[in-house]
Amino acid sequence: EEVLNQDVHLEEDTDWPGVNLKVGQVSGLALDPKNNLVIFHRGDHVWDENSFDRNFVYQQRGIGPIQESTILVVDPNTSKVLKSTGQNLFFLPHGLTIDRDGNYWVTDVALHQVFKVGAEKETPLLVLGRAFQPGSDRKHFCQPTDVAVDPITGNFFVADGYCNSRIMQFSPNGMFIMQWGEETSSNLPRPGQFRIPHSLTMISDQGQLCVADRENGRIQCFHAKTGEFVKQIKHQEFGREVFAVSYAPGGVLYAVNGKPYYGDSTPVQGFMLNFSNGDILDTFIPARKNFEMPHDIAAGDDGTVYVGDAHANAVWKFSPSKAEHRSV
Ligand SMILES: O=C(N[C@@H](O)C(=O)O)c1ccccc1
Repeated sequence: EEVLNQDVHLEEDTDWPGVNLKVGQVSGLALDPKNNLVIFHRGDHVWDENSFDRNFVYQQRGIGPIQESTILVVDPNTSKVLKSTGQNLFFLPHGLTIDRDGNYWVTDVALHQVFKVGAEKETPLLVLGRAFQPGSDRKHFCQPTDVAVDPITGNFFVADGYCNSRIMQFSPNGMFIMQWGEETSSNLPRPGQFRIPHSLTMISDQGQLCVADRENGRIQCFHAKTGEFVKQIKHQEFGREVFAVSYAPGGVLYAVNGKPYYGDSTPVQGFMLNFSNGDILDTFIPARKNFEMPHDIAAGDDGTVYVGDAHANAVWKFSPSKAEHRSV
């Protein structure tokens, strides 16, 4: 069991120019095997009240896919854009996950599809779901939000989604294996019930998968293989919504929350959580600009954490501060 560095404090790296990158709504962030930051954003498309009809069918199909690059590979220190791809493929980008082979796994809530895209190739290696067709069987998703890839088995999980309440498990080549989850039936959410499973993260050293159960304002963790509920993490400081989670080996689970209930003063902030007992180790907010809708979080092995915001259209970098400690 790793010894947790209990007095780590995260501060925005205000030398990082990436906070001024010209991007649209930032929906997904991930780190690639070379520790570059990869940003998945919506260019000139936005998700607003007019984007979908009441059957979750995307209404702006006519404007075509986003023409600019939606996937940017960014230098973690200089924030220079090293590579930009993903043109003319997506309508409303959402989740981004990078597996240990460097493949990008993305979801598009307008297409209701999940894509595996090789870092070097343009044409997707795998496409799941039926373009523009929401559904809840094994071949359809409804606004799928995120993917997580089990590094041991290569199986992958899909958080499905805004208009379904399930986690689906597939084999490496996209064959359906099993699913779990149901919609929340009362205002006392039970284990395995979801109200927008919004973000996934593998706790690979424990064989667990954790889910940001967004509108239930909690994190639920499950045995990845069986979907069996293990635990939930919930704090008053989370407020109403938990948008995203990210785990980096070392025992710390990172999360970002959402806007509080009207009139509630709970700040929008990032959290460092002790994964094993759920305690809040630290909270953090940007020094430059403000969190508006922090939408994804990506934690690196070196303690660096990135947060992408789908309303501020910004990406912040946070680093463990070298706050001098009394050495007793
Ligand atoms: O949640 C929403 N959006 C974000 O999650 C996102 O942009 O991914 C949303 C909800 C209602 C209307 C419009 C947008």
